[in-house]
Amino acid sequence: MNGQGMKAGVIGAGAWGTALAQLLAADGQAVTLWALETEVVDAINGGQENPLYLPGIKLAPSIRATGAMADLGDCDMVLVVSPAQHLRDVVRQAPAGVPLVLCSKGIEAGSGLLMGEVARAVQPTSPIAVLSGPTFAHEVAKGLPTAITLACDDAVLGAQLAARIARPAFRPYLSDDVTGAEIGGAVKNVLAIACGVADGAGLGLNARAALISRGFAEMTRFGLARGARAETLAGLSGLGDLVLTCSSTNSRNFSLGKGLGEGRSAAELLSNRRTVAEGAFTAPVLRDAARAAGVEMPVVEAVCALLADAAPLGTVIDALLARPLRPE
Ligand SMILES: NC(=O)C1=CN([C@@H]2O[C@H](COP(=O)(O)OP(=O)(O)OC[C@H]3O[C@@H](n4cnc5c(N)ncnc54)[C@H](O)[C@@H]3O)[C@@H](O)[C@H]2O)C=CC1
Ligand SMILES: O=C(CO)COP(=O)(O)O
Repeated sequence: MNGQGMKAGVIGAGAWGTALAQLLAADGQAVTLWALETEVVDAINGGQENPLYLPGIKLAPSIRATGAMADLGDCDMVLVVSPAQHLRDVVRQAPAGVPLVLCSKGIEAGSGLLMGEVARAVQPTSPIAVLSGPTFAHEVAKGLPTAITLACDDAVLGAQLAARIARPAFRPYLSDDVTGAEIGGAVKNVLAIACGVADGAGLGLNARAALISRGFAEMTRFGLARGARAETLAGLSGLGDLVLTCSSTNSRNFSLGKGLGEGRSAAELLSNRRTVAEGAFTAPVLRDAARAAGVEMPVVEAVCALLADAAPLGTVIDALLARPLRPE
């Protein structure tokens, strides 16, 4: 599988799906990009741009957008890049039996399932891989250097997919720990909200470093309880993505947290937004899953309290700082 003469499909023309389509098309290969919104299909096919979700990027001519999932029927690989809460619905409509590379980061509300578990439930004949890591869409679309985890429990397929997706400035690192790659990507979004809160509330950089380190301890405890491997959590899809999203307002999750830290309500911040801040959806599901597994996640609990507008910011911060002293 080297991409020549093959056609890749991408489901979801938000910022990340569009950037990945651009990456795959960089060598002239044909890419079919499914978009929900007709205006996005028209803008891509009419002017090779996606002003709604990835403004300022001229898209490669070999990208064709469609609103019909059936148009992905001739693709040999399909990247799934919808928001996590819509993954079940779009994967159900995807062509059966084609390798699915899941790029969404989150845990499904209601079921508590990871994205791979959801995809396997609705497309049992499709091989599954997960692509996750520190990857701001705009940077990838501009061709800036990026490394990412590609996890697949079939080593042969994983190597084929990695060769197919790799580009000179885009390096997939292979793993067979699908669960670990998924948990890192889902949990870091919640922790990025916490770091944004610290920024918005003016708590300083020591607090941010503490939240990243103690948040990583929470991610690791939860991941190990779910069967993830520690080295995956310490890799690109875990710690790498945690560091990226916890240190920049380019992150939608960090920005959401910053708004909370500035004293704005979650309801106001979440209403009418077009782009997705996955951590807001993952947080309560993660908290419930952690409680059920007997895993302590105090930073995640604090984020949940703020997202539910359940306690004043000062009270939430005081409660975190007043936790009993313990060994690291
Ligand atoms: N933006 C980024 O830099 C990165 C995003 N991701 C992940 O990719 C996934 C998609 O995020 P973005 O591309 O950033 O999205 P976005 O925030 O740019 O756009 C929102 C997307 O949601 C779609 N959408 C809204 N309602 C829908 C529905 N009912 N059914 C299906 N799709 C619907 C829209 O069509 C659009 O594609 C998320 O899980 C995100 O965590 C992962 C890595 C980087
Ligand atoms: O996942 C991302 C980078 O790896 C994007 O983060 P946000 O969704 O917080 O913008």
